[in-house]
Amino acid sequence: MTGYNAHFAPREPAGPATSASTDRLPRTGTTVTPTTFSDKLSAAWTAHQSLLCVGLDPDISKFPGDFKGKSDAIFCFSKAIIDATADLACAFKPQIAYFAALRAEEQLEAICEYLRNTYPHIPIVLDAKRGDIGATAEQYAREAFERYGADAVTVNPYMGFDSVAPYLEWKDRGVIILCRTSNPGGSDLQFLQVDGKPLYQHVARLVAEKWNTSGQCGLVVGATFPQELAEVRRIVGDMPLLVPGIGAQGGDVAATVVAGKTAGGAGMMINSSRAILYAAPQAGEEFAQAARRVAQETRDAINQHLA
Ligand SMILES: O=C(O)c1cc(=O)[nH]c(=O)n1[C@@H]1O[C@H](COP(=O)(O)O)[C@@H](O)[C@H]1O
Repeated sequence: MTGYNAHFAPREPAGPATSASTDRLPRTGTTVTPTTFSDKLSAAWTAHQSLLCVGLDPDISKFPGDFKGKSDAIFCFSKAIIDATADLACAFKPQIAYFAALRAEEQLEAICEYLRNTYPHIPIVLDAKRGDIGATAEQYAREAFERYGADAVTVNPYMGFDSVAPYLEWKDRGVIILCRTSNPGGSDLQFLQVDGKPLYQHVARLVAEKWNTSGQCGLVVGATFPQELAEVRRIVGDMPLLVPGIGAQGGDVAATVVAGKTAGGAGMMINSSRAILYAAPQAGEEFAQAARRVAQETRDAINQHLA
């Protein structure tokens, strides 16, 4: 399978952070160019001292007035958010529906290309939540990894291993599988008891013990369910978790960090989208400054509980 280097410019090692006093995450003594998603994520955790994933869910109805009527408004808005928050983020997570609904996939391509060129050390997690039979999944994998050049993609496990296998063929990319989602309705199926345990725990065990043969898997676990987050962490060891649900969905940052961190004090991409993208500007601020302020507050709040 084609790897990173055939498609994209060589990765640059993540630069060291400057302030020793804010260190909360482990530091490594050497800089090595990451060749896999998990290496790249670890390097970004360390370089930016951050577990914050900035979600790119660009809703044009919420954009400031100066973007109205611009044909590339989604790209320009997202780029401004990226530039304002890049040094605070361990990952960016564009949600594909916000682009596809407006026939704006070309702007998503442009955003991914901009990220790869400008911030090559920050992983792109394409949030697509795909799930289909193998032949179709092969095309979805190409869409995520070739067309958009994503480092990782979110995938639904409901159709079983053969529906996930085509993504796993891309050994250097991350495959982030839905486990215990943040929404209330997630409990309808994920909490069903199967052989005496809730279904989400079976998903966690299956991914950790059978599907993760190349060390490229992660799981989605909502910040709105810290008890389940702790349970998943216990099952999967150090596997990276994508944890949405702080910010607009009201998940508790302290409870999330305590429940989900690894023994080494990392292991999560804690996502916030709307609370950062549409942060209410304070006096004298413009939208990107407001987004940066909230991203910084969120990153720092996460770090407070890592120590
Ligand atoms: O896979 C996801 O990213 C995801 C899983 C989940 O369980 N819950 C969840 O909210 N998400 C996504 O995470 C983002 C959350 O956005 P905010 O609620 O605005 O922070 C959205 O893009 C959701 O689609």
